Amino acid sequence: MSNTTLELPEGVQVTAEVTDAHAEILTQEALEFVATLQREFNSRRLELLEKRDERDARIQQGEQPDFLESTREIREGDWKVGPIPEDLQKRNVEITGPVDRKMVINALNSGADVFMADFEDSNSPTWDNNVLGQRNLRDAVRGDIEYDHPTKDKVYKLEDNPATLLVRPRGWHLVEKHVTVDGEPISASLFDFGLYFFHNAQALLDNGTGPYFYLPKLESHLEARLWNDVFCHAQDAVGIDRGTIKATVLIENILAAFEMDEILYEIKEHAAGHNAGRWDYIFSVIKKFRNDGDFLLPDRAQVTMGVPFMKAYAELLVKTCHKRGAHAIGGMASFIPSRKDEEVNKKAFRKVKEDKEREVSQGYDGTWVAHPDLVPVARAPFDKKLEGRPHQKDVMREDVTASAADLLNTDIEGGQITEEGLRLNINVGIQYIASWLGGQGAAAIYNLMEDAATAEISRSQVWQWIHHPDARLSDGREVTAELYKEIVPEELEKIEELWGEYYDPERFELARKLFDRLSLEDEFIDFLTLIAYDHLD
Ligand SMILES: CC(=O)SCCNC(=O)CCNC(=O)[C@H](O)C(C)(C)COP(=O)(O)OP(=O)(O)OC[C@H]1O[C@@H](n2cnc3c(N)ncnc32)[C@H](O)[C@@H]1OP(=O)(O)O
Ligand SMILES: O=CC(=O)O
Ligand SMILES: [Mg+2]
Repeated sequence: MSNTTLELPEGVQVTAEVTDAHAEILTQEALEFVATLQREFNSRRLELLEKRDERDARIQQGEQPDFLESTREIREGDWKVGPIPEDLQKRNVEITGPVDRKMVINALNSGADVFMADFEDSNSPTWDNNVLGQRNLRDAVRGDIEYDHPTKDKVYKLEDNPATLLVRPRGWHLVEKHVTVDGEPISASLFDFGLYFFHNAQALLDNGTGPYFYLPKLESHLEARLWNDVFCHAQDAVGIDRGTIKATVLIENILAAFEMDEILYEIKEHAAGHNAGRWDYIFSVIKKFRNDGDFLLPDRAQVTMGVPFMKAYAELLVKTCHKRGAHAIGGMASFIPSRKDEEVNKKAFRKVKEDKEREVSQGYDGTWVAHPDLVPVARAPFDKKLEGRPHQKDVMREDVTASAADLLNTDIEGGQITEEGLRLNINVGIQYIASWLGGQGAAAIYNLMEDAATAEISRSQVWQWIHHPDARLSDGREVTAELYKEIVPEELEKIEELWGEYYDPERFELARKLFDRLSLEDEFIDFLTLIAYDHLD
């Protein structure tokens, strides 16, 4: 370990290796800034996490979520979010991806309106990925980013008119274990947000844009309030106006769906919109109601945006945002094109087109894509409907009357748990965890984009089906731990064949062990990334 190049502020320790490249980001001033955020806000973060646990315990006792009585005035009040900057008006197509240097350049050059640079679902939070990712963003903000491909004889550079940059820090539940403040690991959210903001806020403003963020995995408006206080503190500290930061909140937890108005209200002057984070949303429904037989979901592939609870949530999000003058941004269709297989490509384009057409017709102002080749596919339906307008915030969706019962209606016509679905969850879950342990947080597996959110669905379904006595396969068999243990070696054999020379037995053995814990332990593990992080450098 070499920390020789770092000047550490009082009370701050860095426990990972620090190279000159890391040190460019981990300056004394930057570490001082994030340490101050930690000292100011970490105890509230911990209290909010405790509140999540208390709420979870009540839900396991049978409490059903509902719209809050205490915030009725906010829901019924007539208020709007603050002004939205010019470069966030048109966000019809947003590409997302991890903060890898080549991908950052490709995403900014992709022709999308926005690039969401991701420290969350698609990033494996290794020390290098996090700190060098910050360096990549710092260089990108300054238009001074290049990547010299080691084998392709190609130097990647930024082109004219890059996408507007938004950054997604990690969620409130995570820590960055390599940096401690007064002996405690620093909040990963505050670390990612703080470093990006500290290094780039002024440079972004000088370029005519701003410090823009996506906020993941919020469960309540109180968690949004904490972000708002962090924003106010950060802006005051560097002397820029409050309201300069703009944040889009991912509504990707069933509990947050009951507080969409309240969340916008809490960050009112900083709010740019909400995004329908469908994958974590499905995961949250399985997790929160894991012991309730009414919420036994069928195979993952059958939980589409058309099923009652997903449709209700997607439409309520548009209605809520537009009423408040905020943008409604759609989610990720998981089909990934292939430049090598025309059939795969055609299917991906068709599926993504259908998904984006549905979103446009529901009133969304923009959407996400996972791959540069999908940018024109997603753009076409927006161009067609919007006819030159940047958004459709005039579509008020007053016809939408999503009630608590609608948001919780998980009846899926013809839905079944199948052996194939169980096998696929196990297979994909193990492959994804192995990729993540290898430092890759998003992967195309069987031509679908898999990231932390989709993998959470796979493993939480396996847990739910094993632990719920009513879960039956379509042929009538019970889903048991014994059946799981029979299937795992068979799926691992298939995976070994698929990966061939790239199969790393040690990594896959660890992935399997983690998947076993996630599936078999009686206590439901809150996030797979929490236990897998112990094994990451
Ligand atoms: C639930 C959620 O949170 S969704 C949001 C989080 N998830 C994501 O952001 C996933 C983003 N997507 C990806 O990471 C990738 O598309 C993957 C891993 C799924 C597939 O990537 P690959 O296997 O590299 O795809 P492929 O080989 O077709 O890539 C072709 C080119 O496009 C680039 N590319 C692919 N996806 C992206 C992206 N999202 N951003 C930038 N560039 C990309 C590749 O780097 C490659 O570049 P090159 O030709 O210059 O070498
Ligand atoms: O972050 C997005 C999601 O779908 O989860
Ligand atoms: Mg998510």
